[in-house]
Amino acid sequence: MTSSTNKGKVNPDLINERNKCTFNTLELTHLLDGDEVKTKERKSRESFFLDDADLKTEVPIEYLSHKEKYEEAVRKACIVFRKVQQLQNEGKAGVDNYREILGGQLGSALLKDGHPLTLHYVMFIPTLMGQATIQQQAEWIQKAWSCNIIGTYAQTELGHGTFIRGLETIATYDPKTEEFVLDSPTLTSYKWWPGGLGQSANYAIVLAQLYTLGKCHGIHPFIVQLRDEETHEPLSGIIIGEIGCKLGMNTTNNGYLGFNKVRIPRTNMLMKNNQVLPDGTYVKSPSSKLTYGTMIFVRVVLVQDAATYLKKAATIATRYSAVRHQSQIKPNEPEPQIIDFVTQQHKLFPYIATCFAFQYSATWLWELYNNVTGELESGHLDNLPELHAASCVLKAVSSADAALGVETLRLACGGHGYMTSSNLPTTYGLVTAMCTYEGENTVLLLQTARFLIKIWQNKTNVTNLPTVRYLQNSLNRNSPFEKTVSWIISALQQTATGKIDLANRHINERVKKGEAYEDAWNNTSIELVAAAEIHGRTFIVETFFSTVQKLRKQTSVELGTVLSQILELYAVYTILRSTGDLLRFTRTSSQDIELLQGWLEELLAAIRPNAVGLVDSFDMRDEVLASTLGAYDGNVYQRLFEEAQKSPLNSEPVNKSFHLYLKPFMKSNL
Ligand SMILES: CCCCCCCCCCCCCC(=O)SCCNC(=O)CCNC(=O)[C@H](O)C(C)(C)COP(=O)(O)OP(=O)(O)OC[C@H]1O[C@@H](n2cnc3c(N)ncnc32)[C@H](O)[C@@H]1OP(=O)(O)O
Ligand SMILES: Cc1cc2nc3c(=O)[nH]c(=O)nc-3n(C[C@H](O)[C@H](O)[C@H](O)COP(=O)(O)OP(=O)(O)OC[C@H]3O[C@@H](n4cnc5c(N)ncnc54)[C@H](O)[C@@H]3O)c2cc1C
Repeated sequence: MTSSTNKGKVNPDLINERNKCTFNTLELTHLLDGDEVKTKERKSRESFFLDDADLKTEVPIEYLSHKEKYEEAVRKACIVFRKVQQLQNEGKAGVDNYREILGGQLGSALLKDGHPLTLHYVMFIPTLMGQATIQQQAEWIQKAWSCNIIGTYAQTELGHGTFIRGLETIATYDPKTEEFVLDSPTLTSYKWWPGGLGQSANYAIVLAQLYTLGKCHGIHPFIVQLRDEETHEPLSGIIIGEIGCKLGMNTTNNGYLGFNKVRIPRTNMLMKNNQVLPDGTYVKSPSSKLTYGTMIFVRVVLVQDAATYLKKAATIATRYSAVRHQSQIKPNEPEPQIIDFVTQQHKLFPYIATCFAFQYSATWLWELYNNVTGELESGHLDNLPELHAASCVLKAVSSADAALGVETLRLACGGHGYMTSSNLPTTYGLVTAMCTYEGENTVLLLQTARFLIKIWQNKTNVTNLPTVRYLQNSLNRNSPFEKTVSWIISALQQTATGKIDLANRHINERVKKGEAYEDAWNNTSIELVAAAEIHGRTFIVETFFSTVQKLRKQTSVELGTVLSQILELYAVYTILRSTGDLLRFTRTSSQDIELLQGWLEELLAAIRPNAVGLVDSFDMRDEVLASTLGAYDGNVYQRLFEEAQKSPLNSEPVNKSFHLYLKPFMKSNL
């Protein structure tokens, strides 16, 4: 394993752990990357960025002011983008690689607290590609790819983020001049949140209510110039700025934006789906939801990003748990490695397994996305609802579990996990944001629930819908407990079906009592969210299972065994999270729950010798981990001490506040 970039002496506990490992970690690294060639390519991309001296920051960014952090982030962001262009030109980076370059792997190593230009690649260009006509693409795409213009995606407003039909920004068509007039009629209509909007972007895709010939047609995307291309001064009628400090992502330059009667040409409305003709006639697309396409794309890629952040936190906490000694298990024995406490294993190992589970679901979802968008291009919309429902639930479950996972793994590192230098607090700030952006998680779960209930009510034929196929026959499955993942999947499916059926019954009962359907929906929404959540978790276990079945045909026996163990652990852990529901919706007995608990404990013990090997296989360079606790060599205490020396407070023996305040205060108390 060559993860280490710090060639210090490796901590003996980690040497010992690595010697104990029963499988070849490199084999697993290749499997996770795809194959050996892909590992090499990834490593070469990592070196290309991480070995560049210009991309290093001397002072830890935490010690910089808000303004300095931003300026340093833009400096680096430009170098990163230039390098991305170089890779593109050499054919060494495609769309897939952006996830790594901008997301939790390389992205968070290069710009620890967020990239001010991410939205350009993640939403501005994808919206042009998905929603602009061929002519519009000819005008804008090249400029955007070559970064002659920098864009963002301005949808959310001060007053509305979730309910996008309620957005208040107005674009009124003026047939006399063949222009749209953009206006922000209220304070709540100001755009609020778009990444890079504050001081970085000079263009934006703006979502606004379209009015033509006196009629409102709902929200539509417009490409709008915000700043002069030379001076970067805001254009006339554009009110723009940054929204201020946040829990995390403090270098993403989230901004606000208001319009005071700003005129843009008719051709700046993105018209691949809907059109406004020169005389103001509105031409409608086959589905109003095609405007929401960029959001689907981002939800899809976020599932992989959630897995990546979790890998990072799992690597840090597992290595730390192997070198940290504390307390005693038996009197008079040496202090054990904290990883030997079973409660500690319970904090770490299920999240190691979750990294695999999310990665496999992310791969599945990416394929579905590519297939369905291909179909949309040829006018087939049939599979869009399933893609929407699957991307909503997988984004919601993966971001929620990754956030909980990072926090659990931080707690697993005790006091040192609270240090910024562990990189766990910053990682949490990045991951918890995912639960809100690109669709707040509860709202997304309700979207999936809407799909599930519709299928259930209409008795839709589900044979061609992979995520819901199980609904056909799982309500009455009552197979007795078996110690297999297949049994767990079947029990989870039965539970999910039971919960969907119950929520549906409660809606119907409420409607029968006279409630409007919408009120009945709202009053049943706690159950609906829970049903969608278990449906999502069931699908993740199922996908993990089918992936491991396929992979085992190509792996060594040793690796195959470990993959099966982590699959089992993820499955058992997941079902034990729903013990109450299992007892309600299946024939599982409390005795079976005891058996599941015993199985969980067996698996923790089986995985224990391979825990460090598993996280080593994630092959995260020390620069990616950026953590005093997680480095390959395990020299935790030296690193903590060295990092503390970087505090500006340690640059002088006596701080001036002593003379100014402390001393007068102390003396006056004499
Ligand atoms: C490369 C990457 C690296 C990683 C770096 C990452 C950094 C990322 C940085 C990112 C920074 C963050 C950037 C940001 O944050 S950008 C801002 C993101 N904002 C949001 O995500 C807003 C969330 N809200 C919505 O999406 C909608 O308003 C919802 C969906 C809630 C309701 O909407 P609406 O009120 O209109 O709908 P309805 O409820 O009446 O339902 C009506 C029908 O429509 C169907 N429907 C709804 N939606 C879709 C859809 N999408 N495709 C297909 N169909 C859809 C629905 O099933 C229903 O169908 P039916 O039942 O009638 O048949
Ligand atoms: C870090 C970050 C970056 C962002 N970047 C961008 C960007 O680049 N571009 C952009 O346009 N936007 C961006 N956003 C905005 C983001 O997409 C929204 O914040 C998000 O969609 C949630 O909307 P909201 O803030 O209006 O929350 P709200 O909808 O007000 O949510 C508040 C609460 O109300 C509940 N709620 C709302 N509606 C319902 C409902 N129908 N049923 C049940 N409960 C409901 C929610 O569950 C939640 O508990 C960003 C946000 C963050 C945090």
